[in-house]
Amino acid sequence: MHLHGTAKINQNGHLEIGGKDTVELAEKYGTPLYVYDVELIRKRARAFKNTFTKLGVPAQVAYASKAFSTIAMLELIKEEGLSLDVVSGGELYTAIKADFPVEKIHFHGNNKSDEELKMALDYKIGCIVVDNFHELHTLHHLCSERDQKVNILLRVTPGIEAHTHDYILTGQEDSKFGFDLQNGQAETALIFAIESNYLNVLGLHCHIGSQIFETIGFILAARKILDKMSKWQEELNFTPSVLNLGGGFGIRYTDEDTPLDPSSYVEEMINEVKKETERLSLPMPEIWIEPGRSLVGDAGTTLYSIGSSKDVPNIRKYLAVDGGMTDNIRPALYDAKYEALLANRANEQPKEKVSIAGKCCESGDMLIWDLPLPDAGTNDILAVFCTGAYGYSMANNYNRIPRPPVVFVENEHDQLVVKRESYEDLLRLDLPFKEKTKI
Ligand SMILES: Cc1ncc(COP(=O)(O)O)c(C=O)c1O
Ligand SMILES: N[C@@H](CCCC[NH3+])C(=O)O
Repeated sequence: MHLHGTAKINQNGHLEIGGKDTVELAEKYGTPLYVYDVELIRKRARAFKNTFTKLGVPAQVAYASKAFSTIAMLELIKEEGLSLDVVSGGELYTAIKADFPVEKIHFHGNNKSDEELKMALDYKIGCIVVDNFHELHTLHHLCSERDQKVNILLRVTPGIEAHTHDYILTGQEDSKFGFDLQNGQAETALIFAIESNYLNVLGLHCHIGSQIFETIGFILAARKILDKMSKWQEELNFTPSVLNLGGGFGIRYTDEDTPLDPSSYVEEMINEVKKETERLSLPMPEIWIEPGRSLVGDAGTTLYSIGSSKDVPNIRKYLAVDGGMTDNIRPALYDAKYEALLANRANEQPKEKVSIAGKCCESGDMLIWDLPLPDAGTNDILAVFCTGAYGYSMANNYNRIPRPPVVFVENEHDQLVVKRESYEDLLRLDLPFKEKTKI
C-alpha cells in the first residue's frame, strides 16, 4: 500500500495522518470525513515555487481553486505565497472572503457572465483570462463604460491532444475553450485587444488537460505558442510578457499512474521555453502555471464507515459505505480508480477482494471495484486515498445527502475547516408551496 505525505500506520495498527489517529478523527467528527494533510500541501506548493526560484525564472504559481476551494484552503495558499486561479463568481467570492491578495487572482471561464466580469473589475483582480470573442468584446465594453483598464491573458487552444480522459482534455482544436491558435482566431483576438484602450494584454494562456503524466504535451504547446509570439513580435510589434502554461500535472492514484514530481514538470517546461525563446530571439517571458490536483490531490483522504454488505455468491461481495458519488463523483464520471485500506486495521493483510458501494440510489455509485481488504464489515473505517482534488469541490446533495465536513491535520493538530452539512442546511433555500398554480 502506498502511503502519501505524513500518512503512516501507528502502533495501534491505525492509519495516522499529520500525527493524528484517523480512527479518533472519525469518532470525533463522524464519517464520511475529508482529512487533509496540510504538511503535504505545503510541500507541494514549495516544490513548485522553489523550482522556479532555483532556475531564476520570474513566475507565478497559481493554485487552481476548482480542485478544492474553501476559505481555510485559500488562506493556506495565501500563506504559501501562491497566486490563485478562480473560475466563477463563487470561487472569486471565496477568495475575497479569504482575504486573498486581489492582484494575485486570475479569473478563468468559458462563459463568464456580465455580473462576474463586473465583480472582477470591481475588485480590481490581477488579470482576466479571456476565453472567447463574446467575452473579449463584453469586457472591452464594460471597461470603456467605467473608464477602467484591465490586465488580460488570451486563452488559446494550441491543438494538442494530451493523453488523458476525453472529458478532461482541453487543448485540442475541437474544444469549447479558448481562441484557436492555428485558424487565426487567436490573432484576430490579439489585434482587437491591442487596439483597445482598456485591455492590457499581459500574454497568452493555454491549458491542455488534466491528470497528464508526460511533459511532451506542455512542450509542444509552448513551442506552438512561442512560434506565434515570434510572428506577432515581427508583424504586430507585440511581445507578451507572460506565458501561462496552465495546470494538469498528474498524480498517483494507483500503481497505474506514473507522475513526475512537480520540479521535473517545471524544469522541462522552462528548458524548452528558454531554448525556443533564444532560437526565436524572443525575450524570456514570465512563466505562470496553474496546478490544482498536484497541489492537493494526494493530501486528501476520505474516511467512511462501512455499513451493510451483500454477497452475490461466486460473483462478488459488496460493502456499502456511508458516502459515495455525492462526496466523490470521479469514479462514476471518469471511471477513476482509488486505493483504500481499513483505517482501524491498517496493519492486517488483505484476505479477500470486495467492491465498495456508495449509498446512492444508482447502480453506478461504486467507489472501488475489487479492493483487497481483510475480512471487513460493519463499523470498520475505510480510508480512501487521494481524494483531495475534485472531491469536496464536486460534492453534491443527490438523494438529499448532506456533504461531509473537512478537517485539516498538521503536526498532531486537527482543525475543522468546513462543517458537516445538516438537514436544515439542505432546506435552507427551499420555500413552501403556498398556492395552487392558477391556470
Ligand atoms: C484553465 C485550467 N487551469 C488549471 C486547471 C487545473 O488542472 P489540474 O487540477 O489538473 O492541475 C484546470 C483544470 O483542468 C483548468 O481548466
Ligand atoms: N474534475 C476533473 C478535472 C477537471 C479539471 C478542470 N478543467 C477531475 O476530477 O479529474
